[in-house]
Amino acid sequence: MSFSIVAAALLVAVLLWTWRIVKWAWIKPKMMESYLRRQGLAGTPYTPLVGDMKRNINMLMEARSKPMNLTDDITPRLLPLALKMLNTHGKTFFIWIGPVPAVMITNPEHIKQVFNKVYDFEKAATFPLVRLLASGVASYEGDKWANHRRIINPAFHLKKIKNMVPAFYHCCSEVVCQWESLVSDKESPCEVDVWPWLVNLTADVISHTSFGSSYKEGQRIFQLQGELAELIAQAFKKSYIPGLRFYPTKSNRRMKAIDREIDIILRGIISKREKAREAGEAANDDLLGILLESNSDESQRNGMSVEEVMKECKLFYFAGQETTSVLLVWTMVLLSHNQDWQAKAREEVMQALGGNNNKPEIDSLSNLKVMTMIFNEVLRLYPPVALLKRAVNKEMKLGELTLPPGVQVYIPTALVHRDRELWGDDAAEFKPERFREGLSKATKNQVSFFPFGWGPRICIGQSFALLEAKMAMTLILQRFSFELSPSYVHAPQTVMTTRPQFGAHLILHKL
Ligand code: HEM
Repeated sequence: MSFSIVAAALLVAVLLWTWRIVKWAWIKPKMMESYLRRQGLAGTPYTPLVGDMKRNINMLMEARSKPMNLTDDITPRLLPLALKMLNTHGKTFFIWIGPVPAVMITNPEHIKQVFNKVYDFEKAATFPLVRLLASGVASYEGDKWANHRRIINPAFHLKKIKNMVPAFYHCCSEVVCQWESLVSDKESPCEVDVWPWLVNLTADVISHTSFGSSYKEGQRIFQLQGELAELIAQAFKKSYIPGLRFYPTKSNRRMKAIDREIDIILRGIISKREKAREAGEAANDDLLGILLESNSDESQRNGMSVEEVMKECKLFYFAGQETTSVLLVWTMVLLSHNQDWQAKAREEVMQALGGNNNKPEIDSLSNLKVMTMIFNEVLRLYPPVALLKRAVNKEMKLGELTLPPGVQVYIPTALVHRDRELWGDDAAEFKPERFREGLSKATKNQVSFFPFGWGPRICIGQSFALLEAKMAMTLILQRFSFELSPSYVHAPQTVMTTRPQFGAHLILHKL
């Protein structure tokens, strides 16, 4: 009697699980597919469980195996499947991320709606392991997001960032001085792969500006996060194997160990700060200090816990380091290829600073108009974040379309930034002059340029990144001219950000 009850219960449990899996992997995707197709939307046919993931990865691998010229379109190397679908089916279509349909939108009006309605179009779940690197305010929703954003905002106010300019100068001039020692004299130019230098420069800036005098511990965090990012990128290539991240593989165990070590370091830095604060010492003017100060102004209920502060610190590295180094590296590559713009940028720097060794101050950096135009054009052609994602959790209208819950919305920044209908026939060309009269003129007031996102969730560190990049480029242009080395291989690829696959080998000439 009791045996048959257990057997029956087991059978029910097995049937229930089977039903759930069939519903998740087949019935729901097929229902969403027919819902989207009934509205006239084109998309790839659904392949159970894997969707287009394997196909997309194969296309990426194939694109990466071919060399390219500097003037070629980079989007086949960044978003090959999306580009193919765009060319075949027009501006709106869908592809499959496993069993989830991703509706790709490129119409500026639709993009604006999605960016603006932050409570309706929520952040899409990323590859789960990425949470180890980036959670915090970038991943929260609703009131929790609003609360964290409000507490963190003061750390990125321009008046606070101004106090970080000396740290920017210190880290940037260290790199430039080391380059000077490599290029021994004016007659002997030197080939340098600037990419690893720029990666270290931006990591150094985040370490100094986040943790002030504890920057050495900050540098260790950066090293560990770099290793973690590599392991996650490798795991992503096998992400079509369900549940792989739960197996105790060597790489999974290493990722856990790194995560633990980062937590120990951060907890140590924060507890030191808390003790100093309790002892009545003045608050530090670095990002962590301002964050803790702003957090202490909150009531017990609204403030962040130590764990939450730790997540925000990890996020500063993830969100702010590599993004800025890729902005710098593509700026150096494009200015090597466009010597006329390099000369214009240098002329502006020399005029603003009046001499080779003068130290850039905040006001002179803020007034660099040509450099701002160049950065905008680099961010348009080489957006550090090539694709933004949102989730639809309840039925939503988007223009003529009705999106069912369960779909995701993908905004392919890299494709929109090169759309000829929005930017003209010269969309693929490097022409900083298109930004001469500012962003709204260049975009004709459309949401067609969003390297930092757009709307309420726009990048919190935008001014920080641009000021840091201006400091770095100013010091570089003051001391060097640069060109592409014959060994330079142009190969942008997306590994979290749009980075150079084989580095950036340039020839530096001392001025
Ligand atoms: C060139 C440099 C940078 C680029 C291109 C960039 C790009 C972006 C983009 C596209 C988003 C929006 C993501 C989305 O809507 O899904 C974003 C958000 C964010 N960025 Fe940046 N970023 C840069 C530098 C920084 C820096 C230096 C920091 C901090 C130190 C930072 C911190 C953040 C944070 C915390 C968010 C989340 C904001 C929120 O969800 O409310 N970023 N960034």
